[in-house]
Amino acid sequence: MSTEASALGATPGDSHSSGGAPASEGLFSPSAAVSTAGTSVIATRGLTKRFGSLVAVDSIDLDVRRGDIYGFLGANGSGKTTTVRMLLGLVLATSGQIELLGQRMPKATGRVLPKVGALVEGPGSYGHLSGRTNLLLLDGSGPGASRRNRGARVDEALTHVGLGGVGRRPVKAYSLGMRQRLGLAAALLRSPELLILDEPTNGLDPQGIQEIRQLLLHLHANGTTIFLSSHLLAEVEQLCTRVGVLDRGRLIVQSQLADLQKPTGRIVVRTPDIAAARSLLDGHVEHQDGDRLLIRALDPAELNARLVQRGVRVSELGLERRSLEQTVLELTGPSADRVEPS
Ligand SMILES: Nc1ncnc2c1ncn2[C@@H]1O[C@H](COP(=O)(O)OP(=O)(O)OP(=O)(O)O)[C@@H](O)[C@H]1O
Repeated sequence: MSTEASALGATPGDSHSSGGAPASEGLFSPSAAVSTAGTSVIATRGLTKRFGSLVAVDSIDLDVRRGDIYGFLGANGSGKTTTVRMLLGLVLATSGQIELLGQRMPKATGRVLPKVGALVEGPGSYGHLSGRTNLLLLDGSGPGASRRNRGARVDEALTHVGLGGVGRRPVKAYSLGMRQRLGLAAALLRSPELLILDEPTNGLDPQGIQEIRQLLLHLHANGTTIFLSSHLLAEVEQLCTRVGVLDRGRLIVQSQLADLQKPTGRIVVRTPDIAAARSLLDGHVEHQDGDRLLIRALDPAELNARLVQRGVRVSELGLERRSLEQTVLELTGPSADRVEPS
């Protein structure tokens, strides 16, 4: 990270807050500030956006590192798109700081954005022109794009997203999924170091979602850092290495996905001999659901031995892990765009 970046005071660890306080509270202090030289790709500090009295994004501290596939999760109306738009300089922050690829934004927009591919809500295009012509025009309109290999890069990007054979068909005749793919192709045009994608699988069918997932994994394997917003927990769980969760404008979790999925310390046992198991494990059974018991305060090997010695049949025994969905649902409130009758 540059000197500018150090001024932002990158936080050393991840945060996981359930009390509604900003996720970074207590972590960011001069003594806690560390240099994350060379690793920070997106860093924000106290990033806030107000629309009148509405605080759409509330003092968030994002930390996205080189090599991440970062899933930016949140219910409808939680502030994901507004954050993405601020990162890209499409809307000005009310307060706070942003760094992209180690450079302060929006000051460095001209230097940074040529290295960033972006797809934000419904990509714009000329409907009467083909996808290829749209991409040729788009590439020609930005700085840093080489004219020499423009046609080849456009064809490659179209092939990458599964539109290689679409030919001269005008964009107005594209399905929603095809438009989404075209938007992704536009984001890929300049082999970006960083891809920022807002709901990239919106409008795609399950097969299309799977194809885009494979494409993103391929790009990641070739060195692209990916930041994607989504309200689809399963999508993020399958794809991402790191997760941030936004709830009504506040970043309530930011963590490696693997840390969120760590074992809880409890053991799940399934057995057809439920009554015998219960009496044998008296005092350790925390919960029963049919033939499934949740056991605490026992070592799994010892538990298994105890059951087997007494002839209790075990059909499953394993460490309990929380799914991302469980974690997120526990920590977040209802969608911010719900309107209840008064
Ligand atoms: N230009 C604007 N003027 C006023 N309010 C806005 C504006 N843009 C967004 N908002 C409000 O800010 C809040 C956050 O919206 P945003 O679109 O960022 O959420 P989101 O998480 O992307 O939601 P979704 O998943 O539905 O797209 C919402 O309450 C929205 O109504």
